[in-house]
Amino acid sequence: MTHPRSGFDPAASSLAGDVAPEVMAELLSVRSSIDNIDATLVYLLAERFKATQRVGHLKAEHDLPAGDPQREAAQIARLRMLAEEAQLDPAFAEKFLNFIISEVIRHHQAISENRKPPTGPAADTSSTGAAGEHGVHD
Ligand SMILES: O=C(O)C(=O)C[C@]1(C(=O)O)C=C[C@@H](O)C=C1
Repeated sequence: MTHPRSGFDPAASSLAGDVAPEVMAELLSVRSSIDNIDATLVYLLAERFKATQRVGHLKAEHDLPAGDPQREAAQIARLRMLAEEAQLDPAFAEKFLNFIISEVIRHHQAISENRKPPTGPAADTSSTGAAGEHGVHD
């Protein structure tokens, strides 16, 4: 059944017709767990980005660099250890963290750029009397 609000059809599959009904039933049952896990991943990531957004503003306010390589090295070493404990491929855990962190660093840089007073001829507001805008946050 398609979910009325999201339009998501948990039974959507290119395999229908090629699979015995009992195999399909088992597949759909496992997929329902996968859907719950994916939903929590989205919420977890949203929460992580909310936290890193605060870090981004803090760093921009205090003119701190977006990246912190020593912190990243410590995070990666820890996550690799946790991954091994959890029987997750540590190389995958490292790649995944690096992927997220590179996005966070892009966000930090955007926050910092948006705070900077504009420069160059287009930024000359003296003729319009407009006040130079500071502190524009995303
Ligand atoms: O903790 C920080 O300083 C952050 O900016 C957050 C974060 C992360 O996403 O965990 C991102 C960039 C840094 O290089 C280190 C860690």
